[in-house]
Amino acid sequence: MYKLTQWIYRLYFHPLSSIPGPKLAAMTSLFEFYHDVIRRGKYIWEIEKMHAQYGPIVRITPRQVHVADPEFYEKIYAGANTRREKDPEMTAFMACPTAALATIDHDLHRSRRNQLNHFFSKRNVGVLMPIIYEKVDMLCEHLRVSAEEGTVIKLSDAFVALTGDTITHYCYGQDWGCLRAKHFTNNGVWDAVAEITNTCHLFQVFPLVPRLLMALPRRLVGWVKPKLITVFDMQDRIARDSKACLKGSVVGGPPTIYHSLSNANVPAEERSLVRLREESFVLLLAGTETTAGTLTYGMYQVLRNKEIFFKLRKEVQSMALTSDGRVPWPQVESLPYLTGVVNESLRLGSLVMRFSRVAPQEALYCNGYTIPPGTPMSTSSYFIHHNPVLFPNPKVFDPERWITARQEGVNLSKYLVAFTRGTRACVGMNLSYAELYTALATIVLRFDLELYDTPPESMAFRREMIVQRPEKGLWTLKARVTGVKQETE
Ligand code: HEM
Repeated sequence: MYKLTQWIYRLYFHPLSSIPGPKLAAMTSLFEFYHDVIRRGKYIWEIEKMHAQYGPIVRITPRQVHVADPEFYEKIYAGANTRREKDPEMTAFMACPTAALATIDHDLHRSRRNQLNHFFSKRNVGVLMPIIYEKVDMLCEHLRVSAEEGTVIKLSDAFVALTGDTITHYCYGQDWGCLRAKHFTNNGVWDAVAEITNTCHLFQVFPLVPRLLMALPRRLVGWVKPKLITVFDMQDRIARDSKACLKGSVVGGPPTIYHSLSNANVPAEERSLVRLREESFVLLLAGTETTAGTLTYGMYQVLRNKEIFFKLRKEVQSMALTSDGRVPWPQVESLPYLTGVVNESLRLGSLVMRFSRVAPQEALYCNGYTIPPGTPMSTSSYFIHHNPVLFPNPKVFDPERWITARQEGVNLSKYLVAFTRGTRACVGMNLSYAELYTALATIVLRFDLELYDTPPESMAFRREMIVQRPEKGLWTLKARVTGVKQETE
């Protein structure tokens, strides 16, 4: 009886009842549960069908709306002077409530975000650029050895090792050794990140599960979910370093994220072990599979289309290298074709989760409908990046479209929303761009590669697990290194 009353209320009397969408989605969140949890990451395709049937705004659960209107995007993901909060139901699964990413309240987020901004500013990326160069060189060494030994290299793993080692070195003062391992097998970072993205939909529905798992004895967790042990080990390690930093001991050589989070300007109540541990852990997760996935996708496209590969190499060759043979940063970011490749990689190969925002006091108006204050609203980047009006032939990886747009005075970058927009947009954007530009440019400059045993299905987008996933497993990119270029060539 209670359920029936609830369904009737949700369908006919709820503040969202006028917003179009399937009745089942309005009545119960089991609809989303079925497609995202049972069918594993398939709700995005149902949402796509809803937009085709009902228009740019749809009610996707009893309490959430999804909008596929590029012009409305910046109203949801609004800038500095507009209050935007997170939806507690979408952030609880991370079990890191004190991290900026999971902070609900607008003002508290602002204060936490301020503690991160400097560390990830373009200027600081410049200061820490030697770390990125060093990691890219280590990756290149794997490619050189692979050429010498005639072996196949799994680039998808190599890129996780690259971004994992970069973010750990950048944030914690020392890397975690993924690139030093022969097959990147020391990749606990990767296991942990993949485990978290794999369980994101389940934990979104049952946010208590990750907390309970954390409270259980390790042996029991190892029995239920062995890969979570890696996550916990990683958290322990971060906790140890956080503790040391709070006590004033030096962690590693260069300034670390712990220093940023515990310096005297940070409000005293925020200088806690819990906060340091949670923020640092989120940074590790947010900084690994994200950029690695985009690199994997971009490199896949560059290798499957030789014309793109050679155009890119020619352009990179046209620039003067640094005295130690590296691509100069930030100058490399001004190469137009490389920028096209990076932008297309972000457009088609990055996060597709519905990152929701809540306007706590403001009603929004979209396509004749009112979105009441307090409603979780979202737009998955997929719906902007595949909009055929903005990006004709949206599925085609076409770096030239960015050059043409620029020549025609069209600001296409406005619609590149891989990092979202506004106050909650990605704080690691500058670091990510530096990694993407440097790695792609260096690899095409130094090596001839060809795809190996990488059918399109292994790099397809079939499931949304925060990132894009193929039907089975993870994106897998393999290649053979067929030539190593000499510096003088
Ligand atoms: C291609 C690479 C990346 C993509 C596509 C990406 C995308 C995103 C997106 C969409 C958000 C908004 C999430 C939300 O609204 O809930 C975000 C937030 C965030 N990202 Fe990234 N990211 C990338 C790389 C990185 C890197 C390298 C770092 C490392 C520092 C990072 C750290 C963060 C953090 C800490 C937040 C939370 C910011 C806040 O809430 O204020 N990301 N990212």
